Amino acid sequence: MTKKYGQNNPKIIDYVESLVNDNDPHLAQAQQIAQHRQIPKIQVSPLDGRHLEVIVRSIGAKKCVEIGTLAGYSGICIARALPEDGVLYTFEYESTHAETAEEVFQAVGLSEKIYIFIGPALNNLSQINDKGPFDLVFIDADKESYPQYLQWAEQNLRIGGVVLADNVFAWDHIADQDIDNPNLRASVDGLRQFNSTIFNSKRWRSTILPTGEGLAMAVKMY
Ligand SMILES: C[S@@+](CC[C@H](N)C(=O)[O-])C[C@H]1O[C@@H](n2cnc3c(N)ncnc32)[C@H](O)[C@@H]1O
Repeated sequence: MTKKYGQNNPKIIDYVESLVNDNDPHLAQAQQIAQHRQIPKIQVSPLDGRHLEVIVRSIGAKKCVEIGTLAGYSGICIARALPEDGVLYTFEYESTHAETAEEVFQAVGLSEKIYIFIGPALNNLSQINDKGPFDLVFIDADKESYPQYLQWAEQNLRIGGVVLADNVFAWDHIADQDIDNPNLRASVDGLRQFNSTIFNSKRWRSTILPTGEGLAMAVKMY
């Protein structure tokens, strides 16, 4: 699936991609491994990967959490931004995805700072409660659980810590009134609840970076 950008001019998209993709052997290697293992191409776009990396670097994050590993593309973007003693805990439902991510992290030399948990994230997140508080949580898994992932983040982030969440525009359906497909409806409901909480709760100060997918960014205030 081709990821879109908030910017719709194809010439500008090509231009930005050429800037961002230039000279990135690790991300290229990750994609080769994922393709070989027939993993669906639903990773973040190269530009969103760069957003993750720059945000992690800019807040000086040392302990990060990712929900939705897939084959490790976004995990590389986060983990490469961590200091030597930094850690990424990443959660993935599908064992084939997690095994591929393991191979990818080994191949690019990041496996020592990344811990993968396999199974439904809601069952596994409590395993790392005692490793917190965390600096950043990136949410990119099942959309109907975004409100519960946010609750976990609220309890386990440090003050000033950041939640990032991808796809908060619900593939352009976030503002639709009538949604017949029940799966899509559940995803949109989850995303609306998530968006509403980060904008209406005093515990969060939030924005949505208007990428094609919508990348929410919320800072924990207290
Ligand atoms: C969009 S992909 C993640 C892409 C990844 N963040 C990247 O950019 O490289 C979503 C992933 O979430 C996983 N997932 C779905 N439901 C999950 C759950 N309940 N717990 C953990 N992972 C889940 C899927 O198997 C899939 O690999």
